Amino acid sequence: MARKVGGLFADQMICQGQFICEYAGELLTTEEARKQQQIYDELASGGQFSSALLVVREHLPSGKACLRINIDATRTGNVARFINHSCDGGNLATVLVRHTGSLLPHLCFFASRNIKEGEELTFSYGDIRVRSKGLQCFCGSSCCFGTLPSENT
Ligand SMILES: C[S@@+](CC[C@H](N)C(=O)[O-])C[C@H]1O[C@@H](n2cnc3c(N)ncnc32)[C@H](O)[C@@H]1O
Repeated sequence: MARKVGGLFADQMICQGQFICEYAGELLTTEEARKQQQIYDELASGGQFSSALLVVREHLPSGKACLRINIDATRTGNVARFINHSCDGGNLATVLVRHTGSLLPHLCFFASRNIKEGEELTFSYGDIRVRSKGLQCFCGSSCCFGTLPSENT
């Protein structure tokens, strides 16, 4: 993409710690996620396409990953799929919330600070930038890395 588009904006003041929404989408296996990511990369190289496939990892205290969830909101999702990335970490924190009876945890957004009405809601897509053709980042923060976090899923 030539510049950052879309985005989700606060329609009222939001207090630190307030629940914002869940990141909803299709739950994919890792194999499915890898295939989809290849398709999305090809579409994105032609411009005018933005995917919303999020890979979430949970880690043990040792640092070892113990759970991986692939949530694809590209075709089916909710308002969370419009939240853009910011290299400064943004104003949202992601939390894995567990409900009794639910097999997998839900990825939820909470305000990490007070947010003014009209401010864009953003979070960090992660800190992995290993793909050679990463998309250019337009978050505009003073610590912008220049490329959107992405990895070979
Ligand atoms: C979950 S969607 C976010 C909403 C998207 N901007 C839209 O309008 O549909 C993720 C996609 O948005 C774009 N995006 C998000 N944050 C960005 C940023 N800081 N700079 C450039 N593009 C960004 C990228 O195309 C990325 O693949």
